[in-house]
Parts: sequence; structure tokens; C-alpha cells
Amino acid sequence: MAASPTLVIGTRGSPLALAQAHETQDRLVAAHGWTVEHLPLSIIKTTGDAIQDRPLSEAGGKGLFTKELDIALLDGSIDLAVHSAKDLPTALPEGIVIAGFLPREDVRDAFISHRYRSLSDLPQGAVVGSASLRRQAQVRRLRPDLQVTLLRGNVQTRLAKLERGEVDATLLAMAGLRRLGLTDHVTTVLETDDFLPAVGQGAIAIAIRAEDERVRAALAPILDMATAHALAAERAFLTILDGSCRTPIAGHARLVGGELEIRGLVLRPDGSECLEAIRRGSPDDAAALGREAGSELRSRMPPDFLTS
Ligand SMILES: NCc1[nH]cc(CCC(=O)O)c1CC(=O)O
Repeated sequence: MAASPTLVIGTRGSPLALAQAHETQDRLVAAHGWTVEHLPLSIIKTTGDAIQDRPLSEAGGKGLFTKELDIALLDGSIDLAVHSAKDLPTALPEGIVIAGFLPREDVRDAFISHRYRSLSDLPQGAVVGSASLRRQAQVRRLRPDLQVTLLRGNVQTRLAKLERGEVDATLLAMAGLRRLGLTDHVTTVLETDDFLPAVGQGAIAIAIRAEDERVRAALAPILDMATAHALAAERAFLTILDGSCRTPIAGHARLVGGELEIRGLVLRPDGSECLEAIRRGSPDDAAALGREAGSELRSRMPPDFLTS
């Protein structure tokens, strides 16, 4: 066996981020027979972690969770950065690339409530808390009679707020709940046909320095091709529609038989309108399928769609 190199794994400090970093560490240990001492974690606080009082879409969007990790990659203080693919901006800084993705977790959202069994079981006027424009808009689309409020914080904080009765229900990603061992809290799982996940949901992306062949080779055995195809389609879809991080967007790609299928949605924030596009084709054309779905929605969107 080759001598164990030292690779420093950069991560945010939230419990979910740490679980994802540990999963990466464990997979590298299993693939290479290395020891965890040679895969130290470097915990880095990001601007996104510090802002708790307003929606991140108002504070500058997704890059807020990645900037400090990007800097650490570029200055060599870490060798790889572990991210929730969902929180990664579509454009990465010069010199940084996504090496690939770990095998994807459950992509679905969960409905969580202590008093009600499902979204359709909530009484008129019940309060659903979420920080995600996508979840807020899809809830309003399905149940225009509910109150939708902002609920921020990490997964545990949100569950605690629900516990205290600040909201009647909330929605969280199954992937995060599974990684944190918190699926006991799940009331019902929302199928993707009814409630479409965010682009990248459930996938862990690993960012590296573009030129770093040593780290790229070390990661190769733990990366998952099916997830890479799905994410290529989803991220290409999002790139076409980006520009406004105030737009509720959902997108999910998966292999059906040997084909890749992407389904994408854009919604008005109030849920009054929802446009859908679907493309199916060869996984080798993943990015093109995503771009086509995005372009179709862009051309069908009324001019005021992004601002209403
Ligand atoms: N924006 C926060 C965030 N980023 C990734 C996940 C869950 C894990 C995932 O989707 O991979 C979550 C929490 C949530 O949406 O419930």
C-alpha cells in the first residue's frame, strides 16, 4: 500500500457540515486504507454561518457559505472542501473546480409537524416555517390558505423552534436528517412528483484546486458517476435560470433505465403560477439536457415573473 499522504479536509462547523466531512473522511479511509490522522478536518466559519437574522437570499446568496473555504483552498491551507451541492453557487472562483460528488442521499423533502400528519392535513391559516423560497412557493402553490413564515437556522435549530411551537410545521431535506440521525422527527416524506427538491439536494460536492492532480486521484475511487451526471444536468439548468436568487427554482435529474431525465420548475413566490420543463436523453448530454430545460422555462416565463 502507498504511504498515506496528508490531505486537509475543509468544512463548515455546523453539525450537518461535520457529518458530511466525516463521511468523506470515512470513504477515503475505506477506499485507500489510510488513517484518519492523515485526513485532518479544518473547520472554517463562513459569512453564511454568521448571518442568522435575515434570509440569505437578501444577504448575498449562496456564495456566503463557500467564500472562506475557497480562500483556504487557494492559499493551500486545505486540500479539499466538502459542500452540500445545494448550497454551492453555479459559478466557482477561478482556480477551483468540483472534483465530483459522493453517492447521493435521499433527494426528497420531509414534512415535519407535531400536530398534523401532512401538508393537506394542516388547518386553514396554519403556519409553515421555511427559509427556502422554493419550499415557500411550493407550499403556497399546494395550500394558498396557509401562512408561510421565515424559519432560519441549522437543522437542529429549526427543529427546536418547531418544538417550541413557533410554527405548526416545517420542511427539511431527508438527506440532512438522515446524515444527522434525525429521521425520527419526520412526519411524512414528500415524493418528488408532488414536491420537487432543490438543485443538488442530497448530494455532497467536493471542491479542489483545479490543477491538483494528487488530490483528484485520491478522490477518484469515492466519487459517484450517476450523481455526477444528475448534477451536471441540474447545475446547467440552474445556470440558465440564475441571476435572481429571489426566484423559486426546483430541479431534479435521475437515471431512468439508461437515460437521464431532468425535471425543472420555476414558480412565482406566491405560488400562483408554476412552469415545468422535462428533458430526457443520454447521460453523456447531461449539461445540454439541463440547459434545454432551463432555456424552455426562460422563454415561457412572462416578463414580470422574476420580480413579482
Ligand atoms: N440550506 C441548508 C441545507 N443545505 C443542505 C441541506 C440538507 C442536505 C442536502 O440537501 O444535501 C440543508 C438543510 C435542509 O435543506 O434541510
